[in-house]
Amino acid sequence: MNPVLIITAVPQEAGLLEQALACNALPLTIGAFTCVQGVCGTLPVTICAAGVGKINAAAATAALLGHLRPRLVINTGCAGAYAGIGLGIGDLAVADKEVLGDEGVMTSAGWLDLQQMKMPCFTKEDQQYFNEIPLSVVASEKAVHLAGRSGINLVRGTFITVSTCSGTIQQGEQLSSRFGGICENMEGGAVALTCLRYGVECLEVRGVSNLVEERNMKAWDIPRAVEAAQQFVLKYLEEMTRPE
Ligand SMILES: O=C(O)c1cccc(C(=O)CC[C@H]2O[C@@H](n3cnc4c(=O)[nH]cnc43)[C@H](O)[C@@H]2O)c1
Repeated sequence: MNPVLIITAVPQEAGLLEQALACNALPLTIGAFTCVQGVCGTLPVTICAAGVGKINAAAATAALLGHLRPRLVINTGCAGAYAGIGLGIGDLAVADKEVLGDEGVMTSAGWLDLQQMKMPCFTKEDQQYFNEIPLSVVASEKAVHLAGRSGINLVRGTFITVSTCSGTIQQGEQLSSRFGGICENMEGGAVALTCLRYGVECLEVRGVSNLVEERNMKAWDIPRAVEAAQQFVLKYLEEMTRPE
């Protein structure tokens, strides 16, 4: 049976998931990436903490997809929520699409995106993709229903992937209004685009570690965010093994 592949940025975002595989987990090296492989219930699962940022995320996703042929990729970790979305620290967000928030050109007349530059980042069967990368509708809808049944505050919407994180209210407002984003992160667009290239379903669920506001790391709660996200991913995996 093809595994579910879980990709995080840092090991802290994968610790609980790895514990859940603990009694049958084995290390596995694929290319330059170290993973943990095991079974969750009856479901084969491979977990990889690939490193921070979209370069690590894309490299790991490509290497692992080529080798494992997973049935589903789950990208999880933490995220910064934009103000006024209804997301607080410890809440969850699931992506219906990812936006490559930095890919474009800054001109004296303002910022232009890849479409305005006539520069798709990927073309498949005559369909051109610019800054917006779709994720699995079926998987994100399942996540919404599961959260609803479990009394978990989860918001579905557009995620923005950045290389320069927003450390001011002004930058956060600019990005969220430009793209209609609910939260930002540093890897999701890369994982989603690589999955799209390989034709593999992709789900992205993140816990909110911080609100995007004037930079104040004291207000962050990364442990709470990554615990919430991993507990939810475990529930999701359990749900996948249930007969329809
Ligand atoms: O030092 C800072 O100001 C700073 C700003 C944003 C993120 C960090 C991190 O240490 C976490 C990076 C890590 O977590 C994801 N993440 C969490 N919150 C955000 C955010 O507000 N903007 C972008 N990414 C965020 C991200 O996916 C990374 O994996 C430090």
